[in-house]
Amino acid sequence: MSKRKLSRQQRWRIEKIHAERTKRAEQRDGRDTARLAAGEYGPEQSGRVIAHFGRSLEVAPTDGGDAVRCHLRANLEGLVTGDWVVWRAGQDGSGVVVARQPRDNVLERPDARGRLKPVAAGIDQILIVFAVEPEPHSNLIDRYLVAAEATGIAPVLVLNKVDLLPDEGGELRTLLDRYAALGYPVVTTTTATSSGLDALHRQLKDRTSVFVGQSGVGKSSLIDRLLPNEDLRIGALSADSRKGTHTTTTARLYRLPSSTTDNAPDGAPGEEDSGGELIDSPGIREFGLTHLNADQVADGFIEFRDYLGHCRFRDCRHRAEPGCALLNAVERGEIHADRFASYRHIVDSLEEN
Ligand SMILES: Nc1nc2c(ncn2[C@@H]2O[C@H](COP(=O)(O)OP(=O)(O)OP(=O)(O)O)[C@@H](O)[C@H]2O)c(=O)[nH]1
Ligand SMILES: [Zn+2]
Repeated sequence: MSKRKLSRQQRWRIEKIHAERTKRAEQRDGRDTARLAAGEYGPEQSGRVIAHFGRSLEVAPTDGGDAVRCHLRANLEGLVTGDWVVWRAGQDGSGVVVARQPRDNVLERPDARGRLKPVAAGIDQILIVFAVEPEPHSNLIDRYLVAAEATGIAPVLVLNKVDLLPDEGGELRTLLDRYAALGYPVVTTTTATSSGLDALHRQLKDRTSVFVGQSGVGKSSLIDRLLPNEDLRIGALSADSRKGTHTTTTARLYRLPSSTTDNAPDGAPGEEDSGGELIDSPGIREFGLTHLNADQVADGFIEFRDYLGHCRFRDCRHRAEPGCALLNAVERGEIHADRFASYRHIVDSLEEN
């Protein structure tokens, strides 16, 4: 993108807007400091950000109860959905977030200028959804796996539309077995039958998940079935959230009801809500096809990790170099040739850009 040169007057105007905004934030923060000191806020509590609208957040108290609309202390920029926070309740039913807990991980997406921005945090697993139709290319699955591995969040493969799978499963079954052998959980689903989501419910339980995958694989259908009481169509956000400026990109955390089949009759009371948590937004669903560097790509193929660093040349590019540990492993059948071809393909696509 070409850098636009601003006139002196435009720069002055931008600086003025910025200064006014900072002043307002400082005033608000000053009022908060005074009110906190005057004991107008309750004790510190733990909570989790479930939605984010400009400078205001919705926080779910860890102890249960309804979500609370909170604003932020001035020093707390950059909170995202899924962050664990410390907050205090005000007397009017709203609250103030005073601290962020350390993050285990964060999911980032490039903004309009290509800069990576955090969009969600505290995620336990990335569910990579693909389908019997449109037929998945193993290269695309690998691409998603590499992107997931780069975030440090555990990937799970979800094959949807298994109602369309021929009885013996064919090549797709072989492909799935190969990923399962690498240690990746593989879940098969269909939204066409009532029991088609049992395995998915089990995988989601007690964890925070996101769904990613290509258009048409059935992400919306799966999420609709998991959250039958939510209207998730884009543009059907609540009146409250529509006030925000980031309506289409903001991520929301949903608490998943446990499936009826998972509800054992002897389940302890109060455990009905342990169906897991889902963070979703249109931007998150598209995650995976963002830019990576060549080292991340090699690292993202988990079966390569034992060999990386063992090539004869330190700067080996694993193409035709003698003594390449990866090429030798492919030769010996320890690394599948298709996965190596996929690695090459992804690295080549990076070098083209
Ligand atoms: N046969 C079959 N069709 C399904 C299944 N799940 C979803 N579909 C159909 O697949 C099509 C695409 O489903 P969506 O849920 O819109 O897919 P998506 O991944 O959300 O697609 P985008 O919104 O474009 O990202 C729809 O026509 C669904 O009815 C399934 O389990 N079996
Ligand atoms: Zn090498």
